[in-house]
Amino acid sequence: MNKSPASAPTREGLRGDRLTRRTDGRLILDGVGLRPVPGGITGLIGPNGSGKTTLLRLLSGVLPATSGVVTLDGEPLTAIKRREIARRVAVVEQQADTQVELTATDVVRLGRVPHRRVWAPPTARDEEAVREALARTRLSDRAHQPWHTLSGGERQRVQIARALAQQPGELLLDEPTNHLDIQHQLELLDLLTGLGPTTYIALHDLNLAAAYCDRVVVLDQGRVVTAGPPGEVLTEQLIADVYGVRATVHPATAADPRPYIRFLGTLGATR
Ligand SMILES: Nc1ncnc2c1ncn2[C@@H]1O[C@H](COP(=O)(O)OP(=O)(O)OP(=O)(O)O)[C@@H](O)[C@H]1O
Repeated sequence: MNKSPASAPTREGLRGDRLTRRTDGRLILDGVGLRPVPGGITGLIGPNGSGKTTLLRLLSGVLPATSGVVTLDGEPLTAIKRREIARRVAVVEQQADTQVELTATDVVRLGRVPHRRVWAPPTARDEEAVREALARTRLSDRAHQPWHTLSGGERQRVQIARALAQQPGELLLDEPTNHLDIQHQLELLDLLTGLGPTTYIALHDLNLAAAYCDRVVVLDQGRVVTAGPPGEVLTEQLIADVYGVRATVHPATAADPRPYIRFLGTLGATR
């Protein structure tokens, strides 16, 4: 059968062009451009207040850009229905909380809501997606525990399970390793690797970014300073310029393609 390339679906994922966000007269994001790594992980890194969370909110459509455009598979986000975005884009925020009495499973089930008709009960497929997400985040034995009794790290993993149950094409995570011990940090990032969705992840830990991201975008004061593979971007000079910190970077090798950063101290007044 003759299948013309024009009929092939566009899978560009979430993309940002010249994104600017102004709040109360302050420029928080200034002309940010962002292109995804399809099926891969893009790390958003940068000092506190550099604009990572704001950028993720623009990408999820929660906040409007003051100027510039976010597109999902080539279509402006503003032209796509909220419910459709909810089906395709999953978000794990920094401090997700829930006020009502829910179990871990109830929270994960929320990930299926955009896939269901209003008021329709969960289908067998919904329940399977929930079970699988709990298993992948190693939470099966916490399934019936009330949310408010879970530890900080367990709550974080429940939020990630909710996002996985959503079976999204795009995944946005805001510092998801914050509450996790080292084992669960590594497990989470291993899980995200090769998961399927095109992922943007805000991360503070530069070594985790170096180890797990296909590409990193460095933000400083609302602007993109540089972007590219971690081995090219995370240099001693960049860390000095952006973070004001002295570091040695052990470069990537053929045997280990991940650069390793050792922090030596702040540059302080000598910067
Ligand atoms: N609603 C708002 N009103 C005023 N300023 C805001 C608002 N939201 C964010 N900002 C400011 O915008 C800047 C960027 O904030 P943002 O949370 O995006 O940074 P971040 O890189 O995620 O920071 P962190 O690493 O500390 O989480 C900060 O200086 C913040 O104070």
